[in-house]
Amino acid sequence: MSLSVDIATRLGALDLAVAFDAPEGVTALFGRSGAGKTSVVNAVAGLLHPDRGRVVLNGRVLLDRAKGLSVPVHRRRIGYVFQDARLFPHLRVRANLLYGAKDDARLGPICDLLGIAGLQERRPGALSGGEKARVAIGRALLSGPELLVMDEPLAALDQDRRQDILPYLERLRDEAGLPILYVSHAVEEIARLATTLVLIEEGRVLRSGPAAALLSAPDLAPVFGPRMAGAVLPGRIVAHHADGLTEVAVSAGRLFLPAVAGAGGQPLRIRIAAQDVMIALDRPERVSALNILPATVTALHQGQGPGVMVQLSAGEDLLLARVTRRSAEALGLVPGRACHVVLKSVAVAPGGVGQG
Ligand SMILES: Nc1ncnc2c1ncn2[C@@H]1O[C@H](COP(=O)(O)OP(=O)(O)OP(=O)(O)O)[C@@H](O)[C@H]1O
Repeated sequence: MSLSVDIATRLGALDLAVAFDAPEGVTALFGRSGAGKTSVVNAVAGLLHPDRGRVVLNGRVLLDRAKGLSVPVHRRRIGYVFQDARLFPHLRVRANLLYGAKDDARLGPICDLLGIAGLQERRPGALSGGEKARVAIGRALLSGPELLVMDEPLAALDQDRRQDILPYLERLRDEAGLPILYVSHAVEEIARLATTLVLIEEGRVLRSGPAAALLSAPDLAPVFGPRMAGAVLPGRIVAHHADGLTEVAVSAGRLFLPAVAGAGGQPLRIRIAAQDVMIALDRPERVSALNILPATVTALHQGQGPGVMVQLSAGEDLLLARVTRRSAEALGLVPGRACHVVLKSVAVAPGGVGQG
């Protein structure tokens, strides 16, 4: 299951030329407003006809401009979820879901996956924004797609509703078994969801690859913003402690985090913001921070201001730390330097811990 995209087109002042591969999982197109993300997914879905290019989904050629081939939108087998849910207001949820459905038998399982089974008799006017978004996703899934395209599906929701819906998107990623192309300019969202990242800047691919590698690349921190930059660490729940902390195994040791829902063994993705990570040469004693992991400096990137982004390997994973150049010089931080990373438990926000 994979998608291969190589397209070029002129859009007003923007010269769009983008090529990337999207394997199974969530491939997030990340970039600022106007970078060309929506135009790329529209070209994949057949809503925009690029001047040049080729789009291949699971070996099926959807577009080949050189050969004059363009499969019409409704034959591409792509489910599209727009920013605004675009439900039919006069139809009940059930009828919205079954509109264009290939297989009614999947209604039950898809409603269960998205937690919308109890909403079927309502009309869209009686749904919250988050419920509308989940119904729109359900409708797209029921059309029997080979690829799901989601263009900022949470953009219309407030912060709390976004947090409510992210677990459903994680389940979709882990259980639906189809590639998802996900447009977003929210770092928190891509850190939770993306398995592959395509960074788009002014119509070009700045970098693409596995999300964990790109999120922990020190030279890419300016793209995410120095305050938003941070690595994502895979872990597994070990135990819940009576004082409200959850113990999580990561490749470099154990972390203690504010209570995380899930049974023992549950896999997690833990976002650790670079600005919350301290570096110590010696293992600190009598310090309030509960999380201290042995690490080695692997790379540094000097920013415009007084800050330095330091990439560290901890066990089999990579972390990012944002420190001042003054501290980096005082500690003699260079690639190969052994050290410890220090992380306060409470620095890890509940929304920064995802499932899967
Ligand atoms: N049909 C068109 N004709 C001319 N210019 C266009 C057309 N479609 C898009 N553009 C321009 O191309 C640029 C990229 O737009 P696009 O919507 O793809 O960006 P985006 O990265 O998705 O941004 P956003 O996050 O704001 O949705 C914008 O400057 C837009 O105005």
